[in-house]
Amino acid sequence: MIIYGASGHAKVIIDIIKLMDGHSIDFVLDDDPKVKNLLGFEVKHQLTDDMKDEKLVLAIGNNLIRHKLANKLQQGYCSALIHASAVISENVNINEGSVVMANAVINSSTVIGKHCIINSGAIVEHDVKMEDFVHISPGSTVTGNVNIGKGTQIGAGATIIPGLQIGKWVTVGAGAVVLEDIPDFAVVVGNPAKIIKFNRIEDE
Ligand SMILES: CC(=O)SCCNC(=O)CCNC(=O)[C@H](O)C(C)(C)COP(=O)(O)OP(=O)(O)OC[C@H]1O[C@@H](n2cnc3c(N)ncnc32)[C@H](O)[C@@H]1OP(=O)(O)O
Repeated sequence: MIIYGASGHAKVIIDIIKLMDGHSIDFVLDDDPKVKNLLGFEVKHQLTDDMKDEKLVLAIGNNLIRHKLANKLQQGYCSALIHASAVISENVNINEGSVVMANAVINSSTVIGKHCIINSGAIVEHDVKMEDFVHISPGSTVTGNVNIGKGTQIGAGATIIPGLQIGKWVTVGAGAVVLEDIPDFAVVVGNPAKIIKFNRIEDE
């Protein structure tokens, strides 16, 4: 497997893979030629033809950059990477390229899109539908029957109450408490969460 991105997020993904049976890391790939090594793994700087059959994980925390890379690269992606301590219902569907960090909980009948991040200690309750490139940050809680659009980030420690519709490319600030539906591109903060501005996403 190739880890794309020599970031802090990549370090956490390496730790997950080390605990998974039947998975091994070939090398890390990064644009920065100055970076040669990450946690003992060689860092290469280009994808070449002989690597085209290797599965890849996009180890980049920024949702928009992860999205742009996934559109650009002609590579196969690995199935979901899940930390050994995560608690996940057997009725959950987690799509390719997504990662689930330590102590996350994902409950029954939830669907997680492609290239999503369910970060450390996050709780995603039952019947949540999450589109691609979403990031649920550490310690946040998405309660039951919430829908979350593509590219949205739920900030660290935020809470979304049940049944809400959270649009695409939304940013929910750290610690926010979301009590009503959020439109596409909105940035919301506080308790109760209020819109402070809108994200500008040109080529989504
Ligand atoms: C493993 C990992 O590390 S995963 C990383 C997880 N990351 C996060 O959880 C980060 C979430 N990001 C935030 O909370 C950010 O503060 C954002 C995205 C909401 C806003 O960031 P910016 O666009 O840079 O806004 P900025 O810092 O200029 O703040 C704008 C206003 O909102 C306020 N504000 C910003 N964030 C918050 C927040 N989380 N809660 C309450 N108020 C906030 C600021 O105080 C400021 O108020 P003012 O205009 O009265 O001075």
